[in-house]
Amino acid sequence: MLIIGIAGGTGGGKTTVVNTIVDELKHDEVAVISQDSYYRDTSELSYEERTQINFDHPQSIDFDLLVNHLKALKKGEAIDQPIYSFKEHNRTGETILTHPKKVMIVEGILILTNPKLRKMCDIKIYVHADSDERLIRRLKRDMNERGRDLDEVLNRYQTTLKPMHQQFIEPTKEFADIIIPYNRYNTVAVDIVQTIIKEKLA
Ligand SMILES: Nc1ncnc2c1ncn2[C@@H]1O[C@H](COP(=O)(O)OP(=O)(O)O)[C@@H](O)[C@H]1O
Ligand SMILES: Nc1ccn([C@@H]2O[C@H](COP(=O)(O)O)[C@@H](O)[C@H]2O)c(=O)n1
Repeated sequence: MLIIGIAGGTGGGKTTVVNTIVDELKHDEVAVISQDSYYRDTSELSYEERTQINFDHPQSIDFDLLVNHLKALKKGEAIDQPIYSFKEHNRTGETILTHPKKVMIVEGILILTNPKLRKMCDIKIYVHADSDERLIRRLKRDMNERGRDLDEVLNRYQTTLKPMHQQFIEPTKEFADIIIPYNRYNTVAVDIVQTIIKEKLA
């Protein structure tokens, strides 16, 4: 099994890069694990309390569960990947059965902050885009797809997103084997990653 970790700031283009890689591989060769699925279960909190959580801090993620799930997949076992709702700020309570595949992609803003997870990744990738570009993309996406308004996104950006990015996410660039500049769609870089994956699979 080849484990590929893909990190980078929110709105940087991680999901877009992952989708492009997945599209090129056979369905039975690849599966994706999203860090978002491993936001801690916070059902004990009210909705109002959940809106106050700092979702850009490494402690918001249940890395123990994520690492255990990856270990199980490596042993050939299927896992129940939790499903997360950005609208509810919580896990839905449902899971998706995820089978081990030749290529497992783990993607998320904080993936490279965790030493155990870093150790498990065969290839570590950081998708970089400038912060103004990321904020514009994030605004559009959160308002169109995640049920947020302008004030919510900008407030979260100033209070947690930007400081956490500077403190925890940006520094993980140094752990990356490959840094993909993604201010524009970078097909050349993604092609190179696809070639590396195909060579490893051959
Ligand atoms: N290079 C790009 N140029 C313009 N828009 C992009 C680019 N990459 C991604 N997007 C758009 O920006 C938004 C966030 O991208 P996404 O891949 O979800 O980022 P991430 O997973 O890193 O948060 C999406 O709506 C996506 O379509
Ligand atoms: N309930 C939540 C949980 C997380 N977020 C934000 O999602 C971002 C990570 O997802 P990407 O797809 O953008 O990588 C992260 O920056 C959190 O602030 C949220 O808004 N609500």
